Amino acid sequence: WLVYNISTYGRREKGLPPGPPTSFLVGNILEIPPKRAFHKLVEWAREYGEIYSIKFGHKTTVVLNSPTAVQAVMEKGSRVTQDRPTMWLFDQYLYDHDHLIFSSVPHKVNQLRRVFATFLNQTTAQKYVPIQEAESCQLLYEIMVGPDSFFTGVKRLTISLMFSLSYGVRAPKIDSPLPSLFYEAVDMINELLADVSALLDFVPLLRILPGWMVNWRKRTDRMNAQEKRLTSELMEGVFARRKSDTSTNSFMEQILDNPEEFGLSDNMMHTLPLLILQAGADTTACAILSVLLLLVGQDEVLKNAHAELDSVIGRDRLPTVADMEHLPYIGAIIKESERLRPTNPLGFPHAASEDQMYGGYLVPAGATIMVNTWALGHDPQNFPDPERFFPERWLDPSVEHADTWPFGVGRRVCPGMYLAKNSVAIVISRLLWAFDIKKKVDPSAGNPIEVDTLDYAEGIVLCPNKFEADFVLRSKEHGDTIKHELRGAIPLLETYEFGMAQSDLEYVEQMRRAV
Ligand code: HEM
Repeated sequence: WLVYNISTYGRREKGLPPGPPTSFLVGNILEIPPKRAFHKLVEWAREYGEIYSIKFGHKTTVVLNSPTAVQAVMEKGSRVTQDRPTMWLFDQYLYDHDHLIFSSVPHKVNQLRRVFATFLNQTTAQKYVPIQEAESCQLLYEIMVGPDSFFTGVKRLTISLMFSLSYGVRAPKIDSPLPSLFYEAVDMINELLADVSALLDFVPLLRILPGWMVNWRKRTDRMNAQEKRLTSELMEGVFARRKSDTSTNSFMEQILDNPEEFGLSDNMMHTLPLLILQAGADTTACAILSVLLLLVGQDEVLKNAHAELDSVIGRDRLPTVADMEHLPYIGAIIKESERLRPTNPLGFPHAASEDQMYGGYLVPAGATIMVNTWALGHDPQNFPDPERFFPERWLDPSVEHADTWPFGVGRRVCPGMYLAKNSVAIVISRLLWAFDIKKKVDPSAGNPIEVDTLDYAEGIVLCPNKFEADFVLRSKEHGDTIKHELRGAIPLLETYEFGMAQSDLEYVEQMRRAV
């Protein structure tokens, strides 16, 4: 029995969906490149079809590559596919099952999802539109006076928004102390995810080896200390604000006001807002930056977008969320980017808690399940000429496009999606309204600098590396409107400027004097 078990370790069991040939012990591990793993998973989708399986040692991963398979396994089968696969380092060691994105403990998942549903459902998300719009005015102004700031400006906006909603304090500069702490922690998480987390799941022995033999514990503890410093500094701001009798009704204030209603433990008081920052800031920034990357030098698309904005909005006001239903072309640009460059190309892994059959194949209890969002969006059957950035494809009412689930699917679908969609719509419609997005010209050679629309950083989310683009203000009237709207946004922005660092205060004062 033992010999049989050892000799079949890493081999695909009977009944599983087909997939690439496996090797003894390791299964398919050696074929998955350490970087851009999803490209390999897309290649296999083309070879093995709508469902295939791969082996990581004795563990099974099932990959879903067609809308029908996703609907059947993840939507109809959502009750038994809502768990997450074990990620011991993050789920247990670091967060004690209190971090929603990693947890599979039913009562904790339900409790935390209820909190998200309270703060971020479709209706409550509308309450945050004014601060989203106000923050976008700062972004427009910054790009107008310094076009090269667009990349960091977008990142600043999204972290500022998450700080404001969760803790009631904004971040007017990306390099101030709190955003810097946050981004350092994100880098540390990405590093742990890249080279430690999966290894500890695959070789559990490493979890108990002493610190002088393995360095994962030291690195993880350093990251944990960084996160604790971030959330405790932000919480100090919340406590100070409560003493001062001012309020923005931030999530943390609401939780402190109604402790019984939310029933969060001390650890959840740390992990919940941390998760909002982690899941909400960079994802949204990267989604926005992907749209911009795809737009650079797309003269025809930009011309159509400008024509729509000119006729619906004019020059003397900025587009709003409420305008989006009258801006179908702008909506199509965003959808086309979600299809071509999904922020999570393989979604976030789920795990099966019971056996399920699909198409005659077994999706066994314990298997990891991945929704191959990238493959879905690049399937030539559903999206002819799939590599082409072609917003018009979404505007033909006779074509019903298959879903690609950029916000996930089933019971763990992204609870921040309404907020995120509003942020993307506000920022993209306003940047398009204000600027022409051209290729930058190399000052020495005089040639336009081409952008590589596949130049992305490795990390939890797919985020473009810094790229060159020229944001050219469309007219003086557009500039006057930006200044006017920023002046109008100041009172709202000021309510989130409680207890800010001196350098932040000086920055906002200088900007306000200029407008
Ligand atoms: C464009 C921006 C965003 C994208 C593309 C995105 C995408 C996703 C995806 C694909 C998942 C995994 C869903 C699944 O497992 O099926 C997810 C989960 C999650 N997202 Fe988002 N997200 C975005 C913004 C946000 C924002 C703004 C927040 C909160 C403020 C947020 C909070 C979460 C949370 C808490 C989860 C975990 C849910 C769970 O495990 O039950 N996301 N998101």
